[in-house]
Amino acid sequence: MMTEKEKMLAGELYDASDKDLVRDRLNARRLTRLFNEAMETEGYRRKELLQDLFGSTGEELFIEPNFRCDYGYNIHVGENFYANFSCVMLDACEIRIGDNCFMAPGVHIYTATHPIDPQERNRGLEYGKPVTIGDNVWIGGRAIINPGVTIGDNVVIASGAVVVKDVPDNVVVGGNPAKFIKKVI
Ligand SMILES: CC(=O)SCCNC(=O)CCNC(=O)[C@H](O)C(C)(C)COP(=O)(O)OP(=O)(O)OC[C@H]1O[C@@H](n2cnc3c(N)ncnc32)[C@H](O)[C@@H]1OP(=O)(O)O
Repeated sequence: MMTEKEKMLAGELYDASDKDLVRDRLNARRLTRLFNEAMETEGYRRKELLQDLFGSTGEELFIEPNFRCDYGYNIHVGENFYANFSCVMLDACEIRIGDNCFMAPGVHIYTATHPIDPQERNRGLEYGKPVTIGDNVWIGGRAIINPGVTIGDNVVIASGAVVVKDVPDNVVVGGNPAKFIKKVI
C-alpha cells in the first residue's frame, strides 16, 4: 500500500494530515524560519540552510528573505538561482528549476491543488501536479505559476502574469491567464 507521501509525490489524492507529512512540513517551517531570521551578514549560513532545505541546488544561489515553502525537499534549483523578496513555493510535488533563473519579488509557484468538487474537497484530501522551469528564465514580480505548468528555456514571464498553461522556449508571456506577448530574439 502506498504511503500518503508516495501518493502526494505521484500526484494522487492524499491526506495532508498524515503524521509523516505534518512532521516534514514542521521541519520545513523550522528551516525557513531560521533562514528568514538569519542576519544579512550571514550569507554563508543562509546558503547552508537553503541547501539543507531544498532537494538539490547549484553552487550559486541567493534568496532574499522572506521565503516560504511546504516541504523544501521537492524543490530542485539549478546553478545561479536568484529569488527576490517574498517568494512562495508550495512543493507538494516537485518544482524543478533550471540554471540561471531569476525571480522578481512576490513570485508564487504552486504545485498544490484541491478537488473542484466540494464534497470531495471537504473530505480533506488534496493532490498536486509538478512544475518544471527551464534554463535562463526570468519571472516578473507577483507572477503566479499554477500546478502542472512546464516553462521552457529563455522565457520571460511578465509581472503579474498567471501562468496556467505550458510555455514554449524563447518567448515572453504575460497577463491573466498568461498569453504570448513576443518572441525572445
Ligand atoms: C529579480 C528581479 O527580477 S527584480 C525586477 C522586478 N521587475 C519586474 O518584475 C519587471 C518585469 N518586467 C515586465 O513585466 C516587462 O513588461 C517585460 C519584461 C515583460 C516586457 O518588457 P519590454 O520588452 O520592455 O516590453 P514592452 O513594455 O515594450 O511591452 C510589450 C507588450 O507587452 C505588454 N506588457 C508589458 N508588460 C506586461 C505585463 N506585465 N503584463 C501584461 N502585458 C504586458 C505591453 O503592454 C506591450 O503590449 P502591446 O505590444 O500590445 O503594446
